[in-house]
Amino acid sequence: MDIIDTIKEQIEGNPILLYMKGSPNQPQCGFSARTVQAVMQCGERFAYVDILANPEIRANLPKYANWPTFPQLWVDGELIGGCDIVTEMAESGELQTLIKETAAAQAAE
Ligand SMILES: N[C@@H](CCC(=O)N[C@@H](CS)C(=O)NCC(=O)O)C(=O)O
Ligand code: FES
Repeated sequence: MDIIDTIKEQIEGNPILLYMKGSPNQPQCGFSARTVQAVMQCGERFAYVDILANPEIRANLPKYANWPTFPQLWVDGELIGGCDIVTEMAESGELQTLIKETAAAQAAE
């Protein structure tokens, strides 16, 4: 499959999706560590892709997303942002609301 199709499929198939370096239990960069921590604190299930293990995604997602760096949090098919945005949203409580609403909508499907 074309790498862009793979990316689209991941984004469309996973309402809460984090592209990160490493895994939630073993993040390989401080930015990914802080971001995954914020997402985990919301207490809902989420998908992740380790871009260090997927160099093609690392090379192509920034163009597709129009966002140059990792991590990238995608919710409901939309890019929310990276570490700065996600941690700010966690501090304001906005992230919890967004994640909870998305998880509840998915459960109701
Ligand atoms: N300010 C960024 C920090 C993230 C960042 O600078 N990421 C870099 C270093 S981990 C990156 O993804 N570089 C491109 C790459 O490694 O492919 C954010 O809010 O997410
Ligand atoms: S891997 Fe060096 S800053 Fe993220």
